[in-house]
Amino acid sequence: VQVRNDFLRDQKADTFHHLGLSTKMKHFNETFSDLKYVCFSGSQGRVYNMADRLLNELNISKPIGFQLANICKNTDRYVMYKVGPVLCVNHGIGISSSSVVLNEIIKVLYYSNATDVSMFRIGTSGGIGISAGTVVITSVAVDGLLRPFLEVPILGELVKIPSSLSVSQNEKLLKCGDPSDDFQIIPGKTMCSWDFYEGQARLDGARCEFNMEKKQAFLKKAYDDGVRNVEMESLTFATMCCQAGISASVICVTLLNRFETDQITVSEDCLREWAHRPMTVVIRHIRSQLCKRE
Ligand SMILES: O=P(O)(O)O[C@@H]1C[C@H](O)[C@@H](CO)O1
Ligand SMILES: O=c1cc[nH]c(=O)[nH]1
Repeated sequence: VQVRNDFLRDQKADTFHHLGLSTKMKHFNETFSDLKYVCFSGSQGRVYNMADRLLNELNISKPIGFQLANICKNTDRYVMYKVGPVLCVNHGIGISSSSVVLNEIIKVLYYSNATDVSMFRIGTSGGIGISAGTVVITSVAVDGLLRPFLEVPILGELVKIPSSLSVSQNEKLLKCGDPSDDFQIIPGKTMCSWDFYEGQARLDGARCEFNMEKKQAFLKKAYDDGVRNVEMESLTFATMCCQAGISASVICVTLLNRFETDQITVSEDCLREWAHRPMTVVIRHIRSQLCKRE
C-alpha cells in the first residue's frame, strides 16, 4: 500500500482522528498487518451485517463465545470490525465522508505494512434503465458531468485526480453469480454525484430547478454513455485506491429504476434482502480467493 506523501516518512506517530486510533496504540501493527481485504458500506448496520456474515461464512477459527468488537469504539464517526484478514468499515454518505475514512484507512495499512490488499465498496444505488434489485459492478466511475476523474479544489485551484478500478478483480466478481440467484450481476459505468437530489436528477428534493423532460433527457444521455447506476462514493474509491496501488471494486445493488421514479418505495424487508446481494457476491469472491491462498 503506497502513500503519495513524503511528509509521512518523517512523522514519528500518526493520529487517525476519525477512527479514534493512533500508531502509538498497543498492538497497532499486529492488528492490521495481516489484512488482505477491506469492505466498505455506507451505514454502520450494514457493516456489522457484513462482518457477521463473514464470521459465519468464511472458515475462520474463533474462540467459543467470540463476539465482534468495534475497533473504532473511541469515536462515534465510523465503526470497524476485523474478521480474519478482512476489515469492514462504514464510510458514511458522499465523497467528503468517504474521502476522510479512505485517507485514514490507507495510512493505517501503509504504517502496518499490509501487502496485497483489495478494497470493495458494497453499496446501494439508483439504477438507470435496469430492473431494481440488479447488482452493478462499476467498470468506470464518472462524475456528474460524466467525466472519469474527480475534480477537487486544492490550494485555490481545481485539480483533476485520475480514477481507475481493477479490471481483473471486476471480471472475477462478475463470475460470482450462482444459477440459484434471483438477481442479475452486470457491469456498467457508475455516476458518482455530490448530492442525492438535484445532483442525481431528482424532482423530489427541497430544491429543483429543472423539469421532467430535462431529467429524462439527462438520464438518457448517461444511459447512452454506458452509465447503469448512480451513487455518491465510487469516484473517491476509484481515485484513492488507484493512487495507493490497491485493487478496488464498487459493487452496488440498485433500489429503483430512475427512468420510472425518484422515490425509493420498496418495502423494508425487500431493502434488507437487496442490501445482502452485493455482500453475497463479495463474500463468494473472498472465499474463493482465500481458498487459492491456502
Ligand atoms: O453504501 P450506501 O448504500 O450507503 O451508499 C449509497 C450512496 C449514498 O451514500 C447513499 C444515498 O442514499 O446510499
Ligand atoms: O437513487 C439512489 C439510491 C441509493 N443511493 C443513491 O445514491 N441513489
